[in-house]
Amino acid sequence: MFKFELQKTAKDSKARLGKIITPHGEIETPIFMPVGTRATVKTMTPEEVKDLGAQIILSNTYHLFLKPGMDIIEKAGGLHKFMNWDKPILTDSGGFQVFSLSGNRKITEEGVEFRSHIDGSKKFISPEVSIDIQNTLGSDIIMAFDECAPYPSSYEYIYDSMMRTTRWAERCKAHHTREDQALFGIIQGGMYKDLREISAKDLVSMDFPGYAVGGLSVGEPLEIMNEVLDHTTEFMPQNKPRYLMGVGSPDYLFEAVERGIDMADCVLPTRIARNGTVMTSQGKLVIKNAKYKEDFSPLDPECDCYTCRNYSRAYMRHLFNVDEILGLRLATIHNLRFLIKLMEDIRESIRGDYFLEFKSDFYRKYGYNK
Ligand SMILES: CNc1nc2cc(C(N)=O)ccc2[nH]1
Ligand SMILES: [Zn+2]
Repeated sequence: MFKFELQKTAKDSKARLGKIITPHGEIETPIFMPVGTRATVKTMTPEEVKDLGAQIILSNTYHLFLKPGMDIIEKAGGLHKFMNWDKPILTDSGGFQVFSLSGNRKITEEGVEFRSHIDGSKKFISPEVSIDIQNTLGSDIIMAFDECAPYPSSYEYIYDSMMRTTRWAERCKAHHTREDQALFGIIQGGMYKDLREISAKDLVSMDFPGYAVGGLSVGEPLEIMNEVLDHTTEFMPQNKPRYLMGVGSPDYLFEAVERGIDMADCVLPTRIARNGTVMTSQGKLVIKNAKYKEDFSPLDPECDCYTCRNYSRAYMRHLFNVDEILGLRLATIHNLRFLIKLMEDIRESIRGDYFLEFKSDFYRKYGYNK
């Protein structure tokens, strides 16, 4: 069964501490979820992801629907077994990828016709198909099928898209039967505060066990995201988890937590790791830079990860210079640990009532001149 316990709300911001209970384990919030798009957190074994302190991972319905396909995952006994991950999994509904990855899409009230970005074959996803796929995957938290409208979009487009997403949410709820999966509604409405209010109120009236804020981190300035998010969380229930989709750099995570967000996911840390960019307490570091050629200090002296305890910047620079696969793995270990540890420290700062101080200290050291 699924439960959310709100444990504390900060006095000087909307930051909150909570705990999510799922059939595959508990999740302390605020939480950052590593992304395992195609049933793997790229270059990591599940044991390594667990050792980093990850409590839940995200996988993508769109990708798994195309490859390996639902029949194989069904025969494997579901996604947990297939990928050998026994902690919680959240799957998205496929909406975002259908609109951002596939070719010539046709959106109708019924659903979305599209061509696979892999082989160009014709595919169709609807609210019902998305729920059936996620049921087969067996994830603990599943998302309603939605449209994440591009940025910028006109008021009229966002209104029509948001109202259809609400009608699709209704269909998802009607079609979803598995008691051991929690279906979250996704609030849309673009950058328009009045539409965000309408979307939130309509979805809250459908009584989902949790709510995501979609349609953000789509290229809008951070200031706009902050404003829209601050407005939207006002209409989200206190006693249910709030999930901001697609957010993952340290500043975006701090700003989201400050505005009452409990969960976030992003491919950023694993993606930039594979091209040699690592996050450290002193800011981002591009390891191929010549200045690290004879730098035998760890990526981040303040980091407790396996990479920082055993390897130097010079060694990491060498691995990336000669395209050694180990470099991708060691950088991924570090970036994931960096964000997971950051969320652990954020939780501690909320517990001890110094979140805003922690945020400004971190910003100063990281080099955010905000
Ligand atoms: C990276 N930014 C991002 N924005 C997102 C919005 C959605 C959504 N469903 O609106 C999903 C994934 C997202 N990722
Ligand atoms: Zn490290």
